[in-house]
Amino acid sequence: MKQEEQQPEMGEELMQQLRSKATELLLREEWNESANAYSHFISLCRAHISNTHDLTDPDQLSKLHKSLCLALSNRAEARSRLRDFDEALNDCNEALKIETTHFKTLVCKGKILLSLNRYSMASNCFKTALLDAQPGGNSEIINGYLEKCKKLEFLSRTGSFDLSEWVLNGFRGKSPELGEYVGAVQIKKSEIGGRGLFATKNIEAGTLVLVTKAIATDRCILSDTGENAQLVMWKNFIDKVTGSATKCHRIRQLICTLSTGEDEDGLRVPDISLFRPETEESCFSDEKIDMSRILSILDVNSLVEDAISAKVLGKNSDYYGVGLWVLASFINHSCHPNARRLHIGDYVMVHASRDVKAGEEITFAYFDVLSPLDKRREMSTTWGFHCSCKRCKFEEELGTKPEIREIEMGLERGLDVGGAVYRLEEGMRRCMVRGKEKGYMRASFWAAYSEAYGSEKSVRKWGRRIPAMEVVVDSVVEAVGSDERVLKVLVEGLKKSGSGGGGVVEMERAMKVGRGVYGKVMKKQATRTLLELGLHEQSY
Ligand SMILES: C[S@@+](CC[C@H](N)C(=O)[O-])C[C@H]1O[C@@H](n2cnc3c(N)ncnc32)[C@H](O)[C@@H]1O
Repeated sequence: MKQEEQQPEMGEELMQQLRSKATELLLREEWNESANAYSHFISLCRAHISNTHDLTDPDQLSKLHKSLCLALSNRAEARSRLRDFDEALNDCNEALKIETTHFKTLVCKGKILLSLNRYSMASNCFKTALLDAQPGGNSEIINGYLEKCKKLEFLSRTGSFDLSEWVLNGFRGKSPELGEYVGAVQIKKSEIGGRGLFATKNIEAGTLVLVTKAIATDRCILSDTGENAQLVMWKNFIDKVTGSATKCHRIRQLICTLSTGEDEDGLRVPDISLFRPETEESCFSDEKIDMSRILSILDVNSLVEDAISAKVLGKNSDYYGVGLWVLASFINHSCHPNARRLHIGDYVMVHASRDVKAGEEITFAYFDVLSPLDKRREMSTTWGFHCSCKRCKFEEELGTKPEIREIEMGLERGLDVGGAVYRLEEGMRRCMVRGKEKGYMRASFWAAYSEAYGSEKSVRKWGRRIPAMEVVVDSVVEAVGSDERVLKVLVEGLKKSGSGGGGVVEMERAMKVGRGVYGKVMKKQATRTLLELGLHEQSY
C-alpha cells in the first residue's frame, strides 16, 4: 500500500509542503528547482487522485484536480523559462484537459507559442484567456498580447516592416518587435554549392527577402581579455543551441536541415514552407541529432552579428555577437552578392541590395567583398570553401595580366592611390574589361578609389584623368550591390561638389544606394538620417 493510502493526512501535509516549496522556488525564479519540486508534487497528486475512488468527501477529488491543474501550469511556466518548450506545452495541454479555460495556463501556452513565432495559435490562447480575464486588471495585459500577436501575424504575412521610428530615435530603447517572414523565395540545388535560396519573382533593390529569429545568439564585449570573452561566448552559444535542439522537437528538425559541410550536393532540399511560422508540427519528422553533428552545423552556418546601431553610430564597436539563423543559413556566399543582412535584436533581416531577377540565386557576403581576390581567397579558406563565383573566376584570369599584378604590387609598396586608380582604369581599357566586370575590378580596388576620391590633393592631381566618382559608384553598386562605404564616398562627394548633396538628382541617387544598403524597412526620412549619421560616425 502507498503512503497516501495509509495516512491520508500525512500525504496531504507532504503535498502541502511540496507545493509551498515549489511556489516559493518559482517566485524566486529558480526554474530548475521549481520544476523538479512541481514534478514531485504532480506525481503525488496523481497517485492521490487514482486512490480517491472511495472518498467520502465529494469535493476532495475536485480540489485535487484543481491543484494538479495549477501545478502543471506552474511547471509549464518554469519549463518555458528553461526554454524546454515541448515539455512546457505538454504540461499546458495536460492542465487544459483538466480545465479547458484555465487562465494562467492559457496565458503561459500563448506566450510559449508566441516565442515559437506561432502567432495565430498564440492568439487563440489569448482570446480564450480574455473570456476569463478581469476588466481593468489582467485583461489589459492579455489585450496587449493579443495586439502583439495580431501585429506580428500581419508583419509575417505581408513583410511590411518599418524600422524608421527606431532609427529616427537614434536606436534608443528596445529594438522594434519583429516577426518571422518568408518572401518570394524557395530553396533549390545551387550551382555555387549544395542548396541555395532562389527568387521566385523579380525583386527590387531594398525589398525584404526574409526575416528570421535566431535559434540562439550570444554576445560579448571584446576588451583586453577579448579572446577569453570570445571563448566563453562561443561556449554559451553552443550550450544554448544544444539545449534548444534537445528540448524542442521543432527547433531540432529545423537544425537538422542544415549542412554539416559534408556531401553538400547530396543533401535533401527542404520545402520553404517548413520555415514559415505557422507550419504544423506534423510536418516535422523526428530526426535525432548528436553533439558532433551540432558542432559541425554551427561551424558551417553560424554568422557573426553585424549590428546596425554599432555600425552606423560607432556605438559598442567592441561588441561581438554570434548566432544561428536557420533559413538565412541556406544563403550561399558570392563575391558579387545581391542581398545584405541587417541584425536587429535576435532577428536577421535579409533584403535585396540590387535588383534580382526571378530564378536568380540570392547571395550575400560572408566576408568583405570590397577587397582584392587574394584577400577574399584567404577569407573563403577560413570559411572552408573555395569561392568560384563569376567574379572570382574573372579576376583569376585577369589577375595573371602583368599590368594588374603591377598595380597590386605598387599599392602594397605605397603607390599614390590616384595613380593606381588611373593605371587600373588604363589597364582595364587595354584589356577590354567592360560592363559588370569593370565594377568587379573597381570593387576589388575600392580602398584605392575611396582614398583617391576622398583626398582633395588626389582629386586635383588625377581628377580629370580618372572616371567621375558617381560613375565608379554606380558600376560598383551594380556589380556587388550597395555598401555603407560606397554610400559614404557618394554622399561626401556630392556634398563637396557644391550641390551640397541636396540637389534632387543627387539626393535620388544617394537614396537609391541607401535603399540597397539599409533596405525598404527604412522609409525616406530614416534613410536620410542614416546617410547623415554614416558620414560622421561609420566604423569598420
Ligand atoms: C551557410 S551554408 C550555405 C548553404 C549550403 N550551400 C547548404 O546546402 O546548406 C555554407 C556552406 O555553403 C557552401 N558555400 C557557400 N557559398 C559558397 C561559395 N561561394 N562557393 C563554394 N561553396 C559555398 C560551403 O560549403 C559553405 O560551407
